[in-house]
Amino acid sequence: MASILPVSNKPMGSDQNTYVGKSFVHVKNPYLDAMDEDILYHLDLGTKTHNLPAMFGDVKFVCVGGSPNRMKAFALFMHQELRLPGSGEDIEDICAGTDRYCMYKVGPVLSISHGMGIPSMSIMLHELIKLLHHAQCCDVTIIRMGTSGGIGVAPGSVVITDTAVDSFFKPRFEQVILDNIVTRSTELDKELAEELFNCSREIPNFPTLIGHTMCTYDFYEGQGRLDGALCSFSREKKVDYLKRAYIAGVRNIEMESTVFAAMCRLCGLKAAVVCVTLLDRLECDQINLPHDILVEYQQRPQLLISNFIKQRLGLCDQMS
Ligand SMILES: O=P(O)(O)O[C@H]1O[C@H](CO)[C@@H](O)[C@H]1O
Ligand SMILES: O=c1cc[nH]c(=O)[nH]1
Repeated sequence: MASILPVSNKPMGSDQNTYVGKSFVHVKNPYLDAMDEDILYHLDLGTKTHNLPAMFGDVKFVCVGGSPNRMKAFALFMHQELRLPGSGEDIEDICAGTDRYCMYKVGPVLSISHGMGIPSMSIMLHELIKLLHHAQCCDVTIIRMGTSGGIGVAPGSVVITDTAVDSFFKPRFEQVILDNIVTRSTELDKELAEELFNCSREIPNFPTLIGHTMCTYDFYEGQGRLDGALCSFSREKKVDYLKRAYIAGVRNIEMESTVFAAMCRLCGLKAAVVCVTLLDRLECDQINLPHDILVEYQQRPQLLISNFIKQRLGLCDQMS
């Protein structure tokens, strides 16, 4: 049954989304209950065509990231790290019927791609959150693992987001609903961020920090780049903007964290954002890392999140 709850900006309190100590995923849409069938169109799944509780009921960790290849690589890595039977090479894309997103399940871990930008993330999250709800999943932790541009931090650093902010350095996500702007909070789970940070300290040579992450609507003009097809501001204006972002606590820039934080918060999901920085935007705009370094940097959030999951599952001691 979908819960009928008033739309509000408040996170789900423990009294609202727990049942005998379990924290369920909430949808906040009174119309869902009346629907005979729910088709999750972009995931190629549905409540009548698939037994969602049987397929996904045991999911405890959901990891999301922009690129389909990265999310497949993460699923294969988790298969190996959790020492599941078989090589994992035959792992199937659950969303193979659509080329919008990919999804892999490895034990209690779901690995899903979300594409680039807020609209793509938002569509995936609407359907994922309904999926977790229909599957009656409980106590789910969701983590975005991404790449980003750093501000005043060395390339290769891993930034764990405490708060996602918009281009005005404000902790908010503005969703246009009909012809209204609805402002939602983008605060993330502080305890989860701390837990991830503590985990990172156990990995040798692993530069990690906690800071604000700025989420923009564009990679070029929206992030103050001088190398897009359009540029209407000076180098000085760019540097001044990025320095003001740094002073406001921003340590990296990407393109999905505000909607991710806002939607997860409203639906009672504990969420974190972990992004590696590919460059220092105070130094340059172009990403010119050699391919092997780029691959290694992208593996850093995966390593941290894998260690975190193993620790949560009580598997660290047996496996190290
Ligand atoms: O590496 P991912 O997860 O795609 O994230 C970042 O990279 C993309 C831009 O290159 C944007 O989606 C941004 O948020
Ligand atoms: O500069 C960057 C790098 C990766 N992703 C972004 O959104 N910006």
